[in-house]
Amino acid sequence: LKKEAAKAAKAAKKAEAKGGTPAGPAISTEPPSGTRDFFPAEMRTRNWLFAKFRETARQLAFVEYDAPVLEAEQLYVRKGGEEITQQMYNFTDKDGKAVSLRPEMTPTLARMILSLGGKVLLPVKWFSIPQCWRFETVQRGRKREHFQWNMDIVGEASIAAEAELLAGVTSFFKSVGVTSADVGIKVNSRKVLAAILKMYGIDDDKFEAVCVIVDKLDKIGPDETVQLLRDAQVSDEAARKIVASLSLRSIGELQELVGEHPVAADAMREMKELFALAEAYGFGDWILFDASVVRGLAYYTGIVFEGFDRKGELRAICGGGRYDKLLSLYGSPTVVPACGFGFGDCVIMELLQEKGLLPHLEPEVDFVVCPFNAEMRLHAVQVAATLRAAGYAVDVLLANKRADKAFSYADRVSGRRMVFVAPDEWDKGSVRVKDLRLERSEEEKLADRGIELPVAELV
Ligand SMILES: OCc1cccc(Br)n1
Repeated sequence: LKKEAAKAAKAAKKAEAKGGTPAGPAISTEPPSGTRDFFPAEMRTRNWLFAKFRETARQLAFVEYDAPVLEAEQLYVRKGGEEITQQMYNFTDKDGKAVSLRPEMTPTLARMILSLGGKVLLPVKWFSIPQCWRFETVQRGRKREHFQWNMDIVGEASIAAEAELLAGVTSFFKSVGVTSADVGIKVNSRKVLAAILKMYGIDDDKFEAVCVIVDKLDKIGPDETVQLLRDAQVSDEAARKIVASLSLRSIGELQELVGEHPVAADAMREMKELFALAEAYGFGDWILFDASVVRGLAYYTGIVFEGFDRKGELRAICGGGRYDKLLSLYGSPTVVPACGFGFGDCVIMELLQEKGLLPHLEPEVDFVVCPFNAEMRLHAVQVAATLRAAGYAVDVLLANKRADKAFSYADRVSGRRMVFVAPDEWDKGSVRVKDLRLERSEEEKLADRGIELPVAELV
């Protein structure tokens, strides 16, 4: 016990000398609540995932854009009562401006398109991978940030646009080894809800609030959903009809329920066309009609869709839909049709982990250059510069190390080959190169003298 106490006292003294406290370092080493650090290993995986997003976007001829993470709070003020706008990471800045970290990217996209006025040739197909934020209570312990791949088509009113987006979603899944046996995409149209509201004479201005309420059905159940609709001044009969419509399992059943109402007929036609296009694209086995999908964003006006894991263990993987009125809401003088999806980085990572589809990624160092001693450092960095100029990834040992220490360093940085720069070889214009990827014991590695190569032949 005495020994332990002396050790603790020594550690406390050492920490205090560094300005820390006996308990630990001077600062918290944790990132802010609800946020993540990406250390090099995690960053390699994130870069791999984003490269897959970008490759899919490239194949579908989408172009990348970006914008500040900070936006005017008014961009997100909507009357639908959505969770996403109620959890804004907003504040008043030192100019007294009401601003917010963006909770989603679509409003920013709409703002950027509007900023171009009539100068932008439509349709545009834009994508981005923004970090998005919400102010979640610490108690709920959920993340406050995530990265969300956004793909949007602005300026196309036909269902061809939604089909392209779904082609993007399914192409991405295939590119990471996820199959239609693992994941499905539920498709519905909010136009059915719009038709029911019209059938019951419910004012259009209740549409967004009704959609946000109906999106809660899975969590709160039919009775509470009916009650919330009643609270939103929807008649009992209409509320029950709405909730009943959500349990329909086929477009045919829907046809019976909403009859030949023109808005509903439009929804049916679009969905049938979408399913036909899906077959033609080759992703028909990925999508299914599901009348209960409405998504939680108030601004969707037509087709909505949601990627889900068929085991039913995870939250929605991605989601999207058509939002034909958003640009008008932001002041566009003309109706600008648009649709898009968001694809978060968290749930997909859980799915890939569970399916064993995450690649093992190591740093890629082509050469580790090791000076034999202090005098050889000048020549070693010359060799490194030559190799780097030829495009290789080259590490140079910063401290002069014995061969065995140099090998363990090269292993740690995943070096492919070691280049020893030593006097005897250098006098002959050569260096000694060892291949580090051969399966050998430590002793064999040390014993292996490698091959002597003229420096000029290295590149
Ligand atoms: O998907 C809703 C959302 C928005 C911002 C940040 C996070 Br984490 N999640």
